[in-house]
Amino acid sequence: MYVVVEGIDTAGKSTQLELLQKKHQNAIFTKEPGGTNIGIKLRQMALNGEAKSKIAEMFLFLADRAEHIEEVIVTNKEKTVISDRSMISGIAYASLFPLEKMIELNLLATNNILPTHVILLELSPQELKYRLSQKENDAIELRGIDYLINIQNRMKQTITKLGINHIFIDASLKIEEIEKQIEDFLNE
Ligand SMILES: Nc1ncnc2c1ncn2[C@@H]1O[C@H](COP(=O)(O)OP(=O)(O)OP(=O)(O)O)[C@@H](O)[C@H]1O
Ligand SMILES: Cc1cn([C@H]2C[C@H](O)[C@@H](COP(=O)(O)O)O2)c(=O)[nH]c1=O
Repeated sequence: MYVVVEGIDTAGKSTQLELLQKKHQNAIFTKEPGGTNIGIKLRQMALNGEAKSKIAEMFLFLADRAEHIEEVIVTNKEKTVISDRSMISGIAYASLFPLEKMIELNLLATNNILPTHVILLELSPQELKYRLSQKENDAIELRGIDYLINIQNRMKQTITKLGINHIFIDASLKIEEIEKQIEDFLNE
């Protein structure tokens, strides 16, 4: 089982992953970007805003993903792997590029491996605005509400287009209610 928890910045992924970690102690927990040794370096390069070229930035995320699939997902294919983000983020955040092109490039990076379960935590613009106001914003978060809501829409489009088994959960529900919906989905 290859489970991914998805959502735009502040959707509540880390909160739910912490709860999942307590309940699924035999699972492998991982993340993108930065789930491998090379990935840690690529994450830093991708997120520090140093790249002038958006194409270069997008390829850093793709390199991270290719290594992550090979080192973590393929190696543990008999186990339950639960990942903070995946190719869904990769396709959605690269919003300067057409969706179809990003799907093609990401399938190349993952060797056509798709998650078996996608959990998308979905934020309303109002809740996103509130959550961003409660923290110091990084370079991506500073792109603003409209940018991030567009990314969320691309995430939903991507999941539907790829026909992946998924659940969309209202991220403003109580933490315990989201936790229950996730558990029910994984036990289906
Ligand atoms: N269901 C919820 N209701 C209200 N607040 C929540 C809920 N889940 C998480 N939060 C709060 O929202 C903020 C962001 O949560 P969290 O760090 O889990 O999100 P994230 O998706 O991992 O964010 P990022 O991608 O930016 O790291 C935190 O302050 C957290 O306490
Ligand atoms: C996988 C991936 C991520 N991003 C963005 C999304 C976030 O703003 C950061 C990652 O930070 P987090 O602490 O892990 O949430 O990077 C992206 O732009 N492209 C991607 O492929």
